[in-house]
Amino acid sequence: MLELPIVDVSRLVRDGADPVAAAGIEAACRASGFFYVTGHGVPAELVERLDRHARAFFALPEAGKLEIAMARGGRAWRGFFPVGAELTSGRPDAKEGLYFGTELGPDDPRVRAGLPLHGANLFPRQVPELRAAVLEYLAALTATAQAVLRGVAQSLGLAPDYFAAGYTADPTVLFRIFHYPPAEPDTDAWGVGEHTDYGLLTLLLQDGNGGLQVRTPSGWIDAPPVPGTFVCNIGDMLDRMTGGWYRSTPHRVRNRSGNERLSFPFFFDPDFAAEVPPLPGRAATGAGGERRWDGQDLRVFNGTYGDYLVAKVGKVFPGLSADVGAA
Ligand SMILES: O=C(O)CCC(=O)C(=O)O
Ligand SMILES: [Fe+2]
Repeated sequence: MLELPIVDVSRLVRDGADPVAAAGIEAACRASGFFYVTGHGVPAELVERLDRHARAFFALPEAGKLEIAMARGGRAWRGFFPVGAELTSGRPDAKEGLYFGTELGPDDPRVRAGLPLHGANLFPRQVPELRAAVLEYLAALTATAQAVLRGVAQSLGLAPDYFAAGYTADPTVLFRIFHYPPAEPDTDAWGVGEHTDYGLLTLLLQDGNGGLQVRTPSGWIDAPPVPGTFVCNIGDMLDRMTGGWYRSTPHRVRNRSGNERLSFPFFFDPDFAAEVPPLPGRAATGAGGERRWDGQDLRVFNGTYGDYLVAKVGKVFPGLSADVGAA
């Protein structure tokens, strides 16, 4: 049984506003912070092509994949990392993956200034088709995320373009492709350990294998694959901006399917240079000081979204933290 709601965003995509979708988003964000997005208009052909070329990449010999190892991406924080190299909440994850972001050339002022997490993507020479699939997918999902955020804004009593006119006029976009080998029997290792996402919202494409779990007030529940949808969850910045009215909800993955699992999380976040204060009006109602799952108080943080992100990155990739200048 599907325990999380499905929200049809087709009117948010087409007309820019939809009180029905906004009400669905509000209910989901108050209940669990997770919902499925349907009616997004992202072509099935693009999703299928992305999946196919990603599988071809992960099927390469390890040495071939390591040609685009993250260490070669330097401060841009792009490329491949092998199984066990990424830590979540301090423990190595049972997954390998590719990190992508907005494609920026060497002449971009942010790249010239050496801003961490900005730069060119690393694409595999052995699967040249992956490049176009990833770049098309980034463009398509950026439009979907802006549409969902119009619904989020409306759900908080704000103008539908509230985020697009400010925080996401120049969004921070991070995109990952993860490959989870089948879990060893009786393992206690997680594909991805319990965590929350950092930014505004995440749109997750997952294959048919399942394995994503969400922590709700009544315990852990499954977020099984639903064909043609993305799983959407809100991140720490919306939690912070709403004073906890919308909570960024812990989730984790274990691939018990016996198959190779692929997932494609797309992270849609505020402008790197933006400070992220409470939202105006009833949007910042707050949750009344309930403790967060990890004891962190998102309100005490000062600085830009970029500062927050770089500090987080330093924890998940300790070996790369010098590259991005994380404390
Ligand atoms: O692979 C998944 O299904 C979820 C991944 C995830 O939660 C993340 O990358 O933040
Ligand atoms: Fe996540």
